[in-house]
This record gives sequence, structure tokens and C-alpha cells, in this order.
Amino acid sequence: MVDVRARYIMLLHVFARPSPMSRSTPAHMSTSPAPARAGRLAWAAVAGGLVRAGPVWGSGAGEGGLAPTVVAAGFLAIAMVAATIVVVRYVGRLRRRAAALDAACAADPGFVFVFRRTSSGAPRCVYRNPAAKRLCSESFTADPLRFAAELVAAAFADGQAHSNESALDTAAGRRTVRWSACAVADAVRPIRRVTLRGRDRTEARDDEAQRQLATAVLAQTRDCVLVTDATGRIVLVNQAFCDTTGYRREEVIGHSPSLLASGLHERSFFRAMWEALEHEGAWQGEVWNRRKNGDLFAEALSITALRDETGRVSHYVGVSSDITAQKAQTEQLQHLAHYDPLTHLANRALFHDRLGHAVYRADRTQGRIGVMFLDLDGFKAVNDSAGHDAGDHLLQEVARRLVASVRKADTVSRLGGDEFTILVEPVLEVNQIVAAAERIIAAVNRPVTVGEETFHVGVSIGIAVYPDHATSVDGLLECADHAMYQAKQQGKNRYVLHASGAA
Ligand SMILES: Nc1nc2c(ncn2[C@@H]2O[C@H](COP(=O)(O)OP(=O)(O)OP(=O)(O)O)[C@@H](O)[C@H]2O)c(=O)[nH]1
Repeated sequence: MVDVRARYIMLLHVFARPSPMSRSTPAHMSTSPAPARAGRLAWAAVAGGLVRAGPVWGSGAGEGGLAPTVVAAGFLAIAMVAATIVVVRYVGRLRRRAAALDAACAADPGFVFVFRRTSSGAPRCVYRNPAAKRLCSESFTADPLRFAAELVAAAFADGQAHSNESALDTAAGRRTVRWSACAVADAVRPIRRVTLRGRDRTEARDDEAQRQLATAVLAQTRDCVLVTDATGRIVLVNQAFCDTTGYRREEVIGHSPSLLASGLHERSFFRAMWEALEHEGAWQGEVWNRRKNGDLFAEALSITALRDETGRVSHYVGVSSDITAQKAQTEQLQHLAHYDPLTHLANRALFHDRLGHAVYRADRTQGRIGVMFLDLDGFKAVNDSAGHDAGDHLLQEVARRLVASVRKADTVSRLGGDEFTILVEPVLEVNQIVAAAERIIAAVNRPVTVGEETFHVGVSIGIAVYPDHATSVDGLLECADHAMYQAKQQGKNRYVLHASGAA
């Protein structure tokens, strides 16, 4: 303070000059030495913040008194100094405010711009936070008014908040920014400032786009998707799952996938599944399940365990496709490959296969097996008199009677035409197979009704026993065929045991 006061006194001395007025001033009006009074007034002005002008009467030029103009000049200087102080303080306050704003906005990851309306009415950017500065330096469209001009103009025009989203090409790539411009309201004056804020939504947009894509894929895929939590409760299914199983989403969410269980799999099947999931994190295989309407369906299923960052299982994801039709087709093909399409009996290939296995087993167990070779008698007449279809019906009926005449474990096959073979296994006594042949003859001899007509056919049977008559599949069949031929020759509708003459 002392320093300031000394400066003002010094200034007063600099500006103090004798004036003509000072010489004409009456001596009685001088109450104190002029410099001292001027100094007091100046000090009072500074101390009180007021600039006061007053007559300062010197005691004469010879006494060094000051003219009024000199005093006024001094006050003017004081006023200028005071104004400078005010301006400096104001600027300091502005700077502090800007710094505070900067500090407040520095941590804000968003972009903050403040616009002011110039005298021409055009908005001018008067503030940018650090993120906004970075954006402007990185962006190829550095001027924020280029990408948010409409918003700022609209906010200035109506004082409302306006927002939009725009894409900016920056050195770091294309960014998507959500802008919102907000007028700084003032009840008295027209809108003078608009704050423009921007949020970088590039990653959010990418995440959203990814989410939308995943949802679309899930909805569109033909594979059934079922997701459970770690406890095995269903948390998500897709449309294909609903279409395949017949269940609505809300009917399965929160339930266990076991609501689809068909009951066709052993417990060991599911135990092996869970063991694989536990140790390998994945399992795949074919599962028979049941739709809501009770129908069985087969699915090729693959289950994967999802783990969280701590390594614990968080979800199980099952992706499956309905392979019921495919399996049926495969089974149909297999059936065609192994069964006679007319009678559904085993065909020649399957019979050979089973006979081979039976020979192998008989070798191991020192057992016996029997083979019967059958040829219908008088079948041609059915075809000739009633037609091929009637002949087919008769063949189907004969097939049923043959199956009914032997044990379930025995294999009845149709080699073709009206020829059949039967594998009897095991044969403990030859009489056992002879008894079977007699039952068969009796069954085939029963009249067969096809439509309006009734037919009578017989059957000639040749019998061969392994290992008594042959030790190979082909040898055994040849022996049985030969025996059947003998049965025909001996008058038909009878059986012949190989090399044992007519029965
Ligand atoms: N309906 C029908 N007939 C068939 C089929 N395959 C072969 N045949 C006929 O079955 C007949 C078999 O002839 P054969 O064994 O000589 O007829 P058969 O009257 O029984 O003669 P024998 O054995 O001497 O008593 C032929 O007329 C064939 O055309 C078939 O799949 N369906």
C-alpha cells in the first residue's frame, strides 16, 4: 500500500506545474500547501475508489502552488490507473473463469464448444475444451461449424436444444458423433451463447451394429439355438428352435432342456455328455428329442460351454439341426439295401451276412445252425389266373406266415420270385428244424384269400445243417437248395433233409 501511495504522489509531482490561475488566487483561500492537499485528495480518491476534482490553491508561484488543470490531469491519470486495475481484474476473472471451465471440461470425454454471436449475427467459436481441440486437430473437417452449423444456428434462432448425429473423417478413421446444441438462456438479453456438446458414439455404434447383426443371424439361422445359464436353465432360444420344437419362447425360458427329453436315451448317454462338457468344454452327437406335440425328432447337436473371465462356466450354448428327415431317408436307403421291398423280409445280402455271423458263432460255441431253402408250388398259376398284383399279395401273406412259424431270433428272407430262405439258430436237435419245416408247410397250405378269390399253394423245403452238411455259407446254401430240388422232384409240398432222403 505504501508503494502504491508513493507512486501516486510521484505522479502528482510529475503533472504539477504552476498556472496563471494559481497566481491570481487569493492568499486566504490557501489552507494548506498545495502538494499535500492534492496528495490527500488523490489518496482519498484511490482509497475511496472515487475521483474527486476540487480547487487546489497554491500560495503562489513562488510557493510552488498547482494550477487546477494540473490537478485535473493528475486525477485523470489516477482514473486511468484505476480503470487499468479494473480491466486487469476483469481479464483475470475471465481467465480464471476460462481456466475453471477448462478444468471442469478437461475430464469430460465429450467435445465442448461455446459459440458467441458476433455483431454481424454470425456465430463464432469462443471456447473449445481439450477433447474438442483434439478433435479439431484430428478431423479433416476441422471447423466445428462445418459439421454442426445447422444445430448451432437453430439453437441461436429459437433458444431450444437441438441434436443430431454426424460422421467425421478423422486421422484415426471415421467417427460417429452425437451433437447437441443448447442455448445459454438469459431472461433479459437475447441469446448470446450456444454450447455445443459432442459424444463419440463410434464404439457404441459398432457395438450396437454387432448386436443387431448377432440378433439377425440368430433369428435367421435355420439351426436351432438354445442357451442355458450355468445351472442349466434356458435363457435364450431362437425362432428355429420354436419352429422345430413347437414350443413358444416363454414356454421354455427358465426351464431345463430336459423338457424335450424323448426317454429314448440311457442315463449313461447324458453322463458321457456332461463329462465331455466338463473336461473338454464341448460335446457333439445325435439326440432323439420330443416336440411339444409328442412327436419324436432327431437332431445333430453340438454343445459348447462358455466361460467368463474368471474361467467359470457362465453359459452352455447348444446349436442343433433337425435331422429326422435325413435319418429317415438314410434308414430307408438302409432298408432298401437290406430288405425286400415287397415283403420287408431280409434280402439275399442281409441273409448272407447273418448266416456268416451265425456260422462264426456256431464255430465258437460248437453249436449247430440250420438253413431251409423254400420254393412255392403252383405259384405261377396265381399270377396267371389273378394277375401279378394278386401274386404279390399272396407272397406278402406267405411271408407273414413264415415269420409266424419260426422264432423271433430266426431270420426269414426272400431271395426273389417265390424263393425264400430261413436261418434257424441255434439248432440243438435236427428234429427241431424238421418240426419248423412241418409247421411252415401247414401254414403255407392254408388257403390265401386275395380280394374275391381264394388260392391254394404249397411249398417245397430243402434243409441243411451246419456243420453236419457243409462248413461254409455257400456250401450250406447249396446243400439246402439241392435238398429243395429233391423235394420238388419227390412230389412237392414237402421237406427234404440234405442227404437224408425224403421226409
Ligand atoms: N407276383 C409276382 N410274381 C413273381 C415275382 N417274382 C417272380 N414271380 C413269378 O413267380 C413265378 C415263379 O415261377 P415258378 O416257381 O416256376 O412257379 P411255380 O408255379 O411255383 O412253379 P413250381 O415251383 O414248379 O411249382 C413266375 O411266374 C414269376 O413270374 C414277384 O415279385 N411278384
